[in-house]
Amino acid sequence: MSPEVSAESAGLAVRTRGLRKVFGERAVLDGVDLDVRRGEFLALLGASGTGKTTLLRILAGLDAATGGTVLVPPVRTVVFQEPRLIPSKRALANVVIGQGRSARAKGLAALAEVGLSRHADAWPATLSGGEAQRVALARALVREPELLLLDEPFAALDALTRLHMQDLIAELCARHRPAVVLVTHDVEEAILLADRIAVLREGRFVTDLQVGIDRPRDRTDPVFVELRRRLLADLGVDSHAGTPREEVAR
Ligand SMILES: Nc1ncnc2c1ncn2[C@@H]1O[C@H](COP(=O)(O)OP(=O)(O)OP(=O)(O)O)[C@@H](O)[C@H]1O
Repeated sequence: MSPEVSAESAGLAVRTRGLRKVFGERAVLDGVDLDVRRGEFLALLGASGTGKTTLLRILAGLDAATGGTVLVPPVRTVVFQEPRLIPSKRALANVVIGQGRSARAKGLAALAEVGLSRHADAWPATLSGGEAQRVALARALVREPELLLLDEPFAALDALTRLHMQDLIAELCARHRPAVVLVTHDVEEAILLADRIAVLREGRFVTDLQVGIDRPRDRTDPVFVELRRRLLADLGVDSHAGTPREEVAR
């Protein structure tokens, strides 16, 4: 099934119904019903191998579903864990790739937004990991996507750069208001950034909740701490020990 491109109805950016993806004998996604409103920030959590990236790739149009329906807007962009820049093109040329010559001004504006104005002529090999990822973010934003798909975009960065990138994403998303689907392993990152958090397990959502904490969010807020504890429990992790329950029980 190819994704139907258009999700105008009911203010939604994404609607899936009965979405299935089968690899061999295994249904990795087994009847996923997902709505994401326009401008809504959804974080997708789930243990390794639960199908988060598979779902994201189907929303991106990079993979086809085995069954069910998918409605997504035509303009959607993806940021992956690694920046995937073209080494033979300078930063600005990477940002505006496929956009035509008139996109230069928009590309420069996008680089300014991610704090890289001075690096427009830099080659990818000369950029740090965080800078390269910011170029990838500028490349995703310059297309003014209605849907921004983020597949663990900070996972390969050091802890401090990761915190800066989280702040940057929060700021940019508040300004541009795309619908966002963020795949992450990091429960705190999900609570810091998302309007809504869904947890995938055994091919379906087992949790789907509104975060409902005012921004900017404080990790020490009791509501934050309680939400973290609950999500870790849903993921099968003991929040005190920080180890999987089966290991604790042994
Ligand atoms: N092209 C493929 N062919 C066969 N199996 C696949 C393929 N792509 C993914 N899978 C399997 O589907 C399952 C879900 O993979 P997916 O990458 O979506 O999980 P994930 O939740 O994103 O995992 P992680 O958190 O480790 O990145 C895994 O068991 C994986 O091995």
